Amino acid sequence: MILVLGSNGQVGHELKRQLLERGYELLSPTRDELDLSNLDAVKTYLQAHQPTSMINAAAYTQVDKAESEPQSADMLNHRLPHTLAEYSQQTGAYLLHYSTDYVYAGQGTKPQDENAPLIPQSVYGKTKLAGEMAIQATTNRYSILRTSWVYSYRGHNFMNTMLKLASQRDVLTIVDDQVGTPTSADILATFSILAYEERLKGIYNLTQEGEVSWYGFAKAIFELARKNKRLPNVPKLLPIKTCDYPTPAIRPLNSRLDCGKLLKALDGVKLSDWKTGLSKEMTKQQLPGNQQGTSQ
Ligand SMILES: NC(=O)C1=CN([C@@H]2O[C@H](COP(=O)(O)OP(=O)(O)OC[C@H]3O[C@@H](n4cnc5c(N)ncnc54)[C@H](OP(=O)(O)O)[C@@H]3O)[C@@H](O)[C@H]2O)C=CC1
Ligand SMILES: Cc1cn([C@H]2C[C@H](O)[C@@H](COP(=O)(O)OP(=O)(O)O[C@H]3O[C@@H](C)C(=O)[C@@H](O)[C@H]3O)O2)c(=O)[nH]c1=O
Ligand SMILES: [Mg+2]
Repeated sequence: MILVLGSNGQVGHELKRQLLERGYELLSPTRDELDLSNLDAVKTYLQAHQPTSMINAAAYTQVDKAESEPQSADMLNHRLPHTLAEYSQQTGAYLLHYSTDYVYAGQGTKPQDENAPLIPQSVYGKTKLAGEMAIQATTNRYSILRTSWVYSYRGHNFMNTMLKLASQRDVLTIVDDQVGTPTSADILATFSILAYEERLKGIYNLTQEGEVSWYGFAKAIFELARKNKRLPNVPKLLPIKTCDYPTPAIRPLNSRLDCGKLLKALDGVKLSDWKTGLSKEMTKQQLPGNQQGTSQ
């Protein structure tokens, strides 16, 4: 039995859907059924249900808000995975966990591999790194997938923020000097399941292929929206520098991740370009009944 945590989130939702499609039996408690910030409740749940593996897609992901709520971020991003790792160590259960590009120093312009310097600049990044380290120090039955710029037709993400802002503003200013790789939750879930099925061990970068700035990502979103006649009003976009868009949290300028280690471990698989993921998610956006969300 696999325990999937955070199954109402972007990645968790896709994981749950794809795992069920593949015939897996899951436990996927909702927030009402299990408050993951209550570690005693988590331990009791684990003892009661005895999962043989765990996929943790729950996290505190509001990057700016984390700066003023470090304890809440630490609880979800560090102490929760530590508790899951303890259960793994005690029972031999396998743990698949997610981390982020925001743990890296983010300097230079080259894709960073798993051994690149880890110097998180934000509370979110620091708590995610603390979670990674707690897992590594506690169990050896784990894999951590570091991904980046996750979005989906549903939930809180940059794509949905852009589509929402389009109805409110004629001009959007978007940072053009932070570069990374947008990764759709759908595709991330597919590759995560391959990693899960291989019971990979250790830390792996996992993003789609290619690179773009947030400005370039916004441009691609609105090009598709225009083509799909998705929006009555497509705003004008202006590229700006990070220093002209002050936010509580510092974000890395270089979010490029080298995924060679994962590709080698999953012998023969190929990651698709971020644009492929985007057109797929934008098509889903148009389906009736699909809700939109906004970023923080
Ligand atoms: N989003 C991104 O751009 C990136 C994400 N990641 C990592 O990938 C993983 C998945 O991220 P993503 O799917 O985007 O995250 P989301 O923010 O979409 O989902 C997080 C999930 O955690 C749940 N959760 C948070 N707090 C609690 C709580 N106290 N009790 C119960 N459930 C809780 C949320 O529940 P509810 O729905 O009820 O609020 C939600 O289902 C995370 O580890 C994240 O750090 C890595 C790189 C990029
Ligand atoms: C809305 C908006 C954002 N921006 C900038 C701010 C920021 O630098 C960048 C992205 O903004 P967001 O707040 O959507 O992104 P952010 O929440 O920082 O996204 C991150 O989330 C966490 C969970 C991760 O792990 C990362 O990989 C990454 O995806 O775009 C603009 O320049 N103009 C705008 O109008
Ligand atoms: Mg955000």
